[in-house]
Amino acid sequence: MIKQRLNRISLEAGQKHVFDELTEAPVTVLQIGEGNFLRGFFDWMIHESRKQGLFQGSVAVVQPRPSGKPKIEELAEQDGLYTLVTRGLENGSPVERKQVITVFSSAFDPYSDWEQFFSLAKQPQLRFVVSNTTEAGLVYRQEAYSEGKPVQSFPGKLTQLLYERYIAFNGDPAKGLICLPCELLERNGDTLRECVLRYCEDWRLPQAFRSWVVEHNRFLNSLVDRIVTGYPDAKQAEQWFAEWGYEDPLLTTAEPYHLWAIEGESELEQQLPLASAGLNVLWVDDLKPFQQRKVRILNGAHTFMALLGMLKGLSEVRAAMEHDELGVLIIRTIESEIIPSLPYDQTELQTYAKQVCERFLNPFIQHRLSDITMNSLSKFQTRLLPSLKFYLQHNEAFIAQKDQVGSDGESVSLPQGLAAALAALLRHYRIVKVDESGYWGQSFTGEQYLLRDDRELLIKLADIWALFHQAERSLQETVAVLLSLEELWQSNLHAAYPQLAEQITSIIEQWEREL
Ligand SMILES: NC(=O)c1ccc[n+]([C@@H]2O[C@H](COP(=O)([O-])OP(=O)(O)OC[C@H]3O[C@@H](n4cnc5c(N)ncnc54)[C@H](O)[C@@H]3O)[C@@H](O)[C@H]2O)c1
Ligand SMILES: O=P(O)(O)OC[C@@H](O)[C@@H](O)[C@H](O)[C@H](O)CO
Repeated sequence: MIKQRLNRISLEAGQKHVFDELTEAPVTVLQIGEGNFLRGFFDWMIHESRKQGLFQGSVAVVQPRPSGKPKIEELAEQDGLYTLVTRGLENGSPVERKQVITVFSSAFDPYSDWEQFFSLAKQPQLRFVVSNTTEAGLVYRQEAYSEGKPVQSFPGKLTQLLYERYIAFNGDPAKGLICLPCELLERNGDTLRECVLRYCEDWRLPQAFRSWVVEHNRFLNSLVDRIVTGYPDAKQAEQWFAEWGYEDPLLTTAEPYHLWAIEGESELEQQLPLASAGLNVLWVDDLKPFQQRKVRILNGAHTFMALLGMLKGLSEVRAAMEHDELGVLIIRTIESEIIPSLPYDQTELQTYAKQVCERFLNPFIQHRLSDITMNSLSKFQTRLLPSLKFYLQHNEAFIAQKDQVGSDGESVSLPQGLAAALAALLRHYRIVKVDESGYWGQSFTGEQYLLRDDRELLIKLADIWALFHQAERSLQETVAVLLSLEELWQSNLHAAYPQLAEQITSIIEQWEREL
């Protein structure tokens, strides 16, 4: 229950009744993940819908894993309240809106309060499970079932919760849940269902439970889109806190733009009234076009500019977009390389891309490139590699066709922008130092930055680059080794396209010369 500790966060005038209602509202949503994104996206949507009297429930939020900073404790200490500032251009005019979001009726750590977690399973009005545990969290991880104790993984915990619910309600078909994972994975709902079913098998749970999961629970695929930049820089935070008369360590910031495309029938809107609250929530038959255009255009461009931008000593998205060469390169890559690789209406894609670039240029939001570069090794695989492979395969087919009429000796290459993106990834992960803090890369301007990525991959990359630093391998040989790492490209790029190493090496060498 929400504790009456409103001294840390003062409610805006007129909002008190919303808060009072919340303390009485049944928990209809379990949220797994307390991060910035869900608080700046899903919880804000629920808040808007509640404000209009459309959504009557409340949200119970838990952290998804035992480690990490105890943000959930801070949230509980703040009675589940936090501030969201939405700022940017809306229909061409600048807006800056501050809201205290009131949707959480409880915030707790399931690892120290497992009974409370189980008690949610027995809550008849619970209807939705929403999650965002990053791509790293929505995975199957083999682990033993533990009676009365939470397992580590998010899908494992969800299976435990569903099993408790199945038992509590004797397999009542009406008590199945609707799961809405928000992780940026293609077909995230299908992935979650597969993980749950694997746990059913691993843990030898009754067949009748498995059937109940399949027949009476939904795992919806969805795509989220909103730039949520979290806590602002210290100067901005101080200015706001002085203005508001309170400090909020859980303050988060977001752009006005938002889209949630959910693959499901529009009747579900009755249970989750978000579109009816005026929010840009679309119930769609096929999510693929929404997914591909967003991940390849927006996230692809983000990953590219973050990798190359940091190498050039830049720190924010807007600075990268306003940079003479980089800004032009990003726009050209989206328009002439990424969009043509997508099998959808090209004019619509160009319009979407224009909107995305305007969002990147949002003068009111500070989006740190270093945040975007986190886990770039896996992000590259979903966000840029498909566009890149499109060209490699098409060039190959084109050359093969010409070979049949007697032309040979041509090499398969990448268009300029995507080649630069690949070169930037490899150069960004040129590990120059390893210490107790981790693995360090170094920009063209000599600044060192900590690489945040899969540890096993970093160990491997450090070993590869060590031979280059010891002058035992040339740059091109190093690039060739990197291009043959199947775990990075889902295939051996060097074996398939031996000429690629030369193209990538010459880009990196040119950047180094331009220093
Ligand atoms: N911030 C945005 O603009 C934005 C927009 C769309 C999608 N997203 C998605 O949100 C994710 C980042 O979330 P955020 O911005 O809220 O960051 P955040 O750091 O505030 O929150 C990350 C959340 O994921 C959990 N998490 C991290 N690694 C995990 C793991 N291995 N297993 C289980 N849980 C794990 C954390 O505990 C936390 O709850 C990204 O994966 C991104 O795809 C973010
Ligand atoms: O959040 P990440 O780290 O997965 O990716 C960084 C950005 O590309 C991402 O957060 C976008 O801002 C977001 O996907 C916009 O909807």
